[in-house]
Amino acid sequence: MMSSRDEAKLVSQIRREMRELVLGRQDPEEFFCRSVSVLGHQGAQEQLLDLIEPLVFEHAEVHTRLITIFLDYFATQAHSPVKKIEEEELELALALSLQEMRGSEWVASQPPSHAQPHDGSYAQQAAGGVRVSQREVLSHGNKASVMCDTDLAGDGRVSRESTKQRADTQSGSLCEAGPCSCSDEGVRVDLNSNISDNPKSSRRRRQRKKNQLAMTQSPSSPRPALLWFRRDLRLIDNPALIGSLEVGGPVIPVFLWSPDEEEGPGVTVAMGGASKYWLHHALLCLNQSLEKLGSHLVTVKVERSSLESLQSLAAETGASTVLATALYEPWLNQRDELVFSSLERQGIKCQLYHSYCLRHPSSVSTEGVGLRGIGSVSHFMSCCQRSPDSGLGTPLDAPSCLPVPTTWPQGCALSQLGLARMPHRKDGTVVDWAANIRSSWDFSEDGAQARLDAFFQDGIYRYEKESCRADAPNTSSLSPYLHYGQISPRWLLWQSRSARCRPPKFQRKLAWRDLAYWQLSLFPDLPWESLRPPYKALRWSSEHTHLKAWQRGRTGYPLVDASMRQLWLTGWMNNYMRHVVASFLIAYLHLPWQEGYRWFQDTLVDADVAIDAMMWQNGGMCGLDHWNFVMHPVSAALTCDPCGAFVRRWCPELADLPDELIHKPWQCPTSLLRRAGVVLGGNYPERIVTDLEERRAQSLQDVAAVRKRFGEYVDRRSGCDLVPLPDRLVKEALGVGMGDLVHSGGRFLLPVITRLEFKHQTHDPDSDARANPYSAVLRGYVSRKRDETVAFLNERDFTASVMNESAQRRDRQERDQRALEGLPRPPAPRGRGRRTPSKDTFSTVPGGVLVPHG
Ligand SMILES: Cc1cc2nc3c(=O)[nH]c(=O)nc-3n(C[C@H](O)[C@H](O)[C@H](O)COP(=O)(O)OP(=O)(O)OC[C@H]3O[C@@H](n4cnc5c(N)ncnc54)[C@H](O)[C@@H]3O)c2cc1C
Repeated sequence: MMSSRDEAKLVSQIRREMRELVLGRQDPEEFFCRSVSVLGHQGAQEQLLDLIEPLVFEHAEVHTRLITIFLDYFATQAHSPVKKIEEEELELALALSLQEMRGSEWVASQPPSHAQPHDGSYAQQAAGGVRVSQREVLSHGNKASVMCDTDLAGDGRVSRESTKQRADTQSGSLCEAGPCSCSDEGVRVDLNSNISDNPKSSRRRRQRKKNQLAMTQSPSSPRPALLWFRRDLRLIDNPALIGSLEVGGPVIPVFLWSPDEEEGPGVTVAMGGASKYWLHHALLCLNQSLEKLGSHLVTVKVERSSLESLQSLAAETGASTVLATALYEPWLNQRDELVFSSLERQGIKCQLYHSYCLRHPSSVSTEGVGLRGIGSVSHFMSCCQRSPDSGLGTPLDAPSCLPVPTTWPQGCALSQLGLARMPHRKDGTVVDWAANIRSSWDFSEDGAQARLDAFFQDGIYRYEKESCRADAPNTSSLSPYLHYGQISPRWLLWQSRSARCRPPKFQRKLAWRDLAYWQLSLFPDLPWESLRPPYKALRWSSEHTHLKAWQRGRTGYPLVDASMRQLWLTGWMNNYMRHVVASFLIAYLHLPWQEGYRWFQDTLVDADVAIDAMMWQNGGMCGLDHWNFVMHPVSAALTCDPCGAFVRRWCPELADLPDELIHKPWQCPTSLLRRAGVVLGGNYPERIVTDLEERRAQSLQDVAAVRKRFGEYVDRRSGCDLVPLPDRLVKEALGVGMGDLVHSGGRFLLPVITRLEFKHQTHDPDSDARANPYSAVLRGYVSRKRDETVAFLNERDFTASVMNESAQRRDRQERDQRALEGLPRPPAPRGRGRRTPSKDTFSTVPGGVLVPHG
């Protein structure tokens, strides 16, 4: 019997040989022969696979070659490990067949998987979590899946033991402490630890060896597929993921980080700090989910281009297919076209799936609907209804496992992508700016589902009427998950359709999301260039201190400050509050909308170029559908934070002010301020601007001035702004090829929705802006359901608006009475009190009228 010392000597001799092999001074056959002669026949059978294991990561090809030689050589030997493994597999297959027969009752008793029609395909069954028959798996010629798809527990789930073993097996050192022990380094594979001779890991190594043998690719076995994750970081309802299973070979999930490509050609700030931080954690969570399927995520920092990275990944792994979910930012679209066409030319099959939006932006056409009201969500929904259905389909379940490759590409540590960077202070300590973001969110796919469940149990019942509330979680807060594809819009739509309460407003929000991507596909400059040409020349303030105060939540207006602080600390803000702070920046501080857009992109965890740009353009008065309202920073509080709870949370220095004054501390008597511990200009800022009315009037006049100066962009008939139309819309509108006209320099301008007060001001430039009967300043939604406090506040502070309301009610009653009696309508009221004229000469937007423009 050989002493352990002698054994160690032999092993180190093999390692020396291995070095020669790696340096290319020996070929695999030679190395194998030497190994057999050094270790002996039996020794080589027992130990060689373990010894060559470190090659698997850095020298994958050599490793594969050695395994093939090993198999060829030993497969013919009686009692060989290969034979043993085959026997074990056979046993397993029999056991499964038995279990399947017994379990057929179980399968039948399960509710039918809503995910897929049963067409017998492996991938779909795996996706549906339905037990996969041994025959089907074997018929795909992929032994790996035998190991993978074993539902040992017989309850539709993969047993914990087998999952753990698989995770351990495929993740190298990463999972020495178990599959879910991922740290930030989680997605990296550590080569060195595989060389460890720790006897405790021998069981794991044996398992690994078994799997490797089972998965070794014979020349006829399918080659791996690269599953390129981008913004579809989920397992549930992920068509690309299911598509990768249908390829039939091993699947290698990869994520490529290429900030330059994300950024595109203009100032998009596509990935700000908070959003990148979210991405970091979303990737971490995705990796953990993949580990539970026995796989893991390979992260790659792109050096030159995604194309090159994919090419080298394909070369390294032998992958013959690349699959991904389509992205719709025009620059990413172009990048993908280039990547996929180049890969296809090299013989790599590429499959692109649609699941990021409900509607593919290019599938939505204005044909049959026209251009009237373009930019509004109702116009968009009409287009969607008319356009040929892109086939939403049913959501797909998550697969229960993923076939893994023999060798994994190296990739890099997630932390090396630099997505969650924290600056250091001079003393070396870390500035953990994301601590609050971390404690506010669960970044995982499960976290998204938990939010959705919570919303369906509670907030959804108040969504239709109270989604504006800042002090209550009445909305879903799913935006960051939707952005990174941790929940699919289709899944969300299906779930909301089957919920007990189904507010149409919520489903419409998903149409808003699609609308944003449609607009961005039509106007790629959306994130930086005003769509309405005259507004590019608007006079904006360059008051940097105002911008800083707005960003930091120190404007002196509690509602604005609370919202901006919530944004900074948690990376999120309710939709209504986004309107409030955007109105404040634009209408009262006169700062350019691009500043707001960029700050949002940097601080929102759901920062989304398409949505953010569309909303800021609309708020900045230059989008296709500019807001017909301006939020007043104090009045808006009546609707969204009537008792001041929201302000108290984010501006704790104001917490002791009474409800009726918390939104306007400057009106507090000094004694009250003192009692509440508030020092204006001390622990809470003075207002940075006080003359809100004048500033609004000035903003209106500035708009009138540019509309006058660039009169060619104002439709004389309707007073609407005119927007140059992109070629695609011109073609759709006229229904013919317009190539000649467009190329000869002719342009087409379309009248778009225009705020009534702008039309009035342009119509009557000398009038007092404050007397404009179409004043867009919103004094809170006073007709909404209000509690006692709001009613009380309204009476005290908004007597005028309440009086106006009563007058309107009286008018309505009188009108109804006259209608009943068959009398003509009463004359429309005149003067300042009239906020919503019954008939206005400006409100018609001539539809589909194209104005040729030389
Ligand atoms: C100035 C401004 C900037 C904005 N920037 C972004 C942004 O960068 N990213 C972003 O996701 N949303 C943005 N929005 C839209 C909206 O405020 C957020 O989507 C919403 O607040 C997210 O909260 P929620 O998930 O609870 O929404 P819910 O009300 O529960 O809506 C469900 C989903 O519908 C979509 N949605 C809701 N409102 C809109 C909308 N107006 N336009 C397009 N999609 C919508 C979102 O994906 C949202 O998650 C912005 C709004 C404004 C006014």
